[in-house]
Amino acid sequence: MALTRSPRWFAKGVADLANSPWPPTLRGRVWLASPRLISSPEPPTFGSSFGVLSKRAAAASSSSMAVSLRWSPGPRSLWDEPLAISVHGLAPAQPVTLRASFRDEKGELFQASARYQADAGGQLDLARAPALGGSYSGVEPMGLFWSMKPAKPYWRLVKRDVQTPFLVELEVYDGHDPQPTKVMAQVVHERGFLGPGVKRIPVREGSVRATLFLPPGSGPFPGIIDIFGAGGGLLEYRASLLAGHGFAVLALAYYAFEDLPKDMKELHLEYFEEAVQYLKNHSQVKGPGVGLLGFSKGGDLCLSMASHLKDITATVTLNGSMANVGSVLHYKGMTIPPLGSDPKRIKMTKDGFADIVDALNNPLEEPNRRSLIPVEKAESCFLFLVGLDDHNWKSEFYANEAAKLLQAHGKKKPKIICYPATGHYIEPPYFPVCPVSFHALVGTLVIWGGEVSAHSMAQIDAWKQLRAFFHKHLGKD
Ligand SMILES: CCCCCCCCCCCCCCCC(=O)SCCNC(=O)CCNC(=O)[C@H](O)C(C)(C)COP(=O)(O)OP(=O)(O)OC[C@H]1O[C@@H](n2cnc3c(N)ncnc32)[C@H](O)[C@@H]1OP(=O)(O)O
Repeated sequence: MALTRSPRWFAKGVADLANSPWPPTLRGRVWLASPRLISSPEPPTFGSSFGVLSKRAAAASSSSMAVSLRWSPGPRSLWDEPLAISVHGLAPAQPVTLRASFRDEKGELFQASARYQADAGGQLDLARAPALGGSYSGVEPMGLFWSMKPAKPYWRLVKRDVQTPFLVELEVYDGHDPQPTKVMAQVVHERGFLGPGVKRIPVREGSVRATLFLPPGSGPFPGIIDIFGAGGGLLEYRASLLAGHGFAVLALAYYAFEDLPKDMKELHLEYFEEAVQYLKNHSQVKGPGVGLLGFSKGGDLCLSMASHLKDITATVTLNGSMANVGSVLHYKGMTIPPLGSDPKRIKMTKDGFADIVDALNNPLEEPNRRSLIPVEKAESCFLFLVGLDDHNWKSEFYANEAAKLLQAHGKKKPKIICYPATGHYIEPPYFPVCPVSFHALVGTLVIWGGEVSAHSMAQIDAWKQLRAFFHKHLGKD
């Protein structure tokens, strides 16, 4: 049974942060270095893994031993890369508290902290030492990242400009005091979204509004179209990270962006067909077909593309639907209406958030069947990634029903991977879990589901699975 974290957990989390043990002066702002830097003549280079001492911290840390914080790959890495984090120069068995924090492009703070104890040699390796409490516990080498929470309630991590990194600060405090003050070391690490040599190419071809990401080298590379869900605009971060793994990825906008429709009430598959042809015909994209990656509403758009369009070889959905949802879909004179819903089936949680998981009608019952996506017409192979605690809609049911439809028509059995205690927003690895936020289509705060630790592990596995699936079916670069 999936453990769902009620938003109370989230609300408590926010309260915790409000009473955060971190003195305001140290919250997400102080740049410190190991005492070694105090004596070093040259100022730290920006990209180095050291920062600049604040007066208070200098006083606090000058009395501490030469404690150093190391992580690799340093001083910069990609957001989806695991880090090896260790602390050196502590006293044997010294209790310490580690804290990670950064601010997103809207200036909103994300942070996590955990208590540890150095080993007999005064070392602390997060790959071996268990966290004794805080934002997470146990041996969690990347716990400081995936357990981060926003200081602002109901806020999701969204990387809007993939050309700039997030600057993550990691601090080591002496002791387990709820209000630690003695900073012993600090490093700033660049967590980027554009890998070395990955090219970012805005695409304004015909009516296509997108951004193409090409891996380093001349290719040709297997091509993927990446489509987000309801919300509009153009989110590039999943595409840019995926391009770092050898794929040519087209992040595709489809409404509320430049001269595209302002809303998603009416969508035309011809627009998506144009995007497929653009990518397929690109000189650095390997044919014969392309891959599709769709999240949420982007998932049902990918199924419609695979069902009606040519040259779709491999399709992956992240908590997608197998019925057309949220918009009327047109294609060559055909009109597929959106699946209906009944607001009366929207439940309210104890914390006053909407739970819309039951709001949509059953697509297998009449007259809803007219919204079904005819996946049986697809030539593509499919991977359905499902969060079993998805509260946006019934992702597991949709994946199983789509599988039945495909097999009933003699098509290959799709691969379905279900993740327990995992909610709707399956993002790339190490994205903080968002249990509650504003739903662009429903127009209110909704619960998305997901227990932080399980959901975080699911994000790591889902990322591996979709990359392997695309490499298998689209070929390696
Ligand atoms: C009542 C009748 C019901 C009828 C019965 C219903 C049944 C219903 C059944 C289910 C039907 C589902 C069908 C679609 C299923 C999906 O698709 S679920 C959604 C999946 N979401 C995604 O894929 C992400 C897509 N993109 C986005 O979320 C948006 O583009 C962004 C990135 C949040 C906003 O980007 P933007 O265009 O720059 O917009 P922006 O002006 O910054 O923000 C607009 C609002 O978004 C929110 N927002 C913006 N940034 C953030 C952030 N980082 N964190 C949190 N919120 C943010 C804020 O609320 C903001 O409003 P304000 O506070 O400014 O007033």
